[in-house]
Amino acid sequence: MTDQLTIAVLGGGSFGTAIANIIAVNGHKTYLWMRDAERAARCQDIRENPEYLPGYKLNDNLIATADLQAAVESSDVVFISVPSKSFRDVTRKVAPLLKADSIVVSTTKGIEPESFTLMSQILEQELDDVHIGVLSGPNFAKEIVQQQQTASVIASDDEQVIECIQNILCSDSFRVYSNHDRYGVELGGALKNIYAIVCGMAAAWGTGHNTQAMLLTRSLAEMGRFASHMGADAMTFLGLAGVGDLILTCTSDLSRNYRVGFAVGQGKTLEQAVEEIGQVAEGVNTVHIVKQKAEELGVYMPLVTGLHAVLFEGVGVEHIARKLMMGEQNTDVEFQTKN
Ligand SMILES: NC(=O)c1ccc[n+]([C@@H]2O[C@H](COP(=O)([O-])OP(=O)(O)OC[C@H]3O[C@@H](n4cnc5c(N)ncnc54)[C@H](O)[C@@H]3O)[C@@H](O)[C@H]2O)c1
Ligand SMILES: O=P(O)(O)OC[C@H](O)CO
Repeated sequence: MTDQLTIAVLGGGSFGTAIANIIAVNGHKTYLWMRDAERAARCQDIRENPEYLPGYKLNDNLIATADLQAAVESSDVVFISVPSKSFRDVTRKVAPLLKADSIVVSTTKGIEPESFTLMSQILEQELDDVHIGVLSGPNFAKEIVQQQQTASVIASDDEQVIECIQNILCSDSFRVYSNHDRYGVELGGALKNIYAIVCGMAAAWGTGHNTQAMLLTRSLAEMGRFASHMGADAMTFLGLAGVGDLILTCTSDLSRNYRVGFAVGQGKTLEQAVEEIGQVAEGVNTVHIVKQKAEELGVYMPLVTGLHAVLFEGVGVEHIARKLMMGEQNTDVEFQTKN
């Protein structure tokens, strides 16, 4: 085992709690920071996060706190695990508290709308003297705390980050692979949320296996095409943070994005669907942001366009399904490299 380090995980939702607990189980002093002091005190007291992961005991090395300074100032590694909407705000709060040379890792799977900024790019913009990484992969928080065998990816161009994060997270139930394509890994995590909504919607519609296989495969083609245009490595999309996470979230109702799609497919409004979930479903905003970017770049993304039309333009699913099957002229080539 590696030397004992002090780690802070910022964001006391499902994933922050699951990641903090893995590190605590591995023997490191781990702060789990949440903004609500009452909730933090309760988690610390009952050794459980009842709101997000009820029934799972928190390891004794985990300290739930609402004191951001105490959590961050002595930490060697800081994970940020809040929804993308709050990411820049939390990063700014943390900036003056970080130890020089510390490692900061994003686990957030979203995109900031202004100028299409990924979370690790926000870290680059807002922080000095830190080493940056991204953790992403097919990782349901609930299955992590159940110690189901799980794999994830640490992406960084900094070997020190890769080695440290593998050391503090790896166990016999959690394996961490490395990848130097930070942009691709991060983009994969954000894009798959869109297709999870599509697949949830299709499932509510009662689609068969043929349709599901078609949707999954065309989702992968579409996200890979977009990512290549954005400069990501196409190979990344064949890995855990690409097709791995796509399969996970497009086939399971443990995914909040899938559940949003399922609820809308059953006839609920988007607002009702999001409210019912009560946790973040990043794909709802990401579809907006990606549609805009794809139009700007001239990348053909029929599933993104179709989902946007259903969610935000009042177009019926039947109409979109028919349109997708008929295709547009010259779009039935399986591998389109140009657009
Ligand atoms: N849940 C998973 O299985 C999972 C797995 C991998 C990655 N992720 C990603 O991790 C991110 C967080 O997901 P989650 O599942 O933990 O979400 P969640 O909705 O369960 O929890 C988010 C937490 O962030 C807190 N928060 C929101 N705004 C904040 C702010 N301004 N300051 C402090 N805290 C704030 C909320 O109070 C909540 O505790 C998302 O981008 C998600 O896509 C989730
Ligand atoms: O519940 P979702 O849809 O946000 O998915 C959670 C994770 O991203 C799965 O890897």
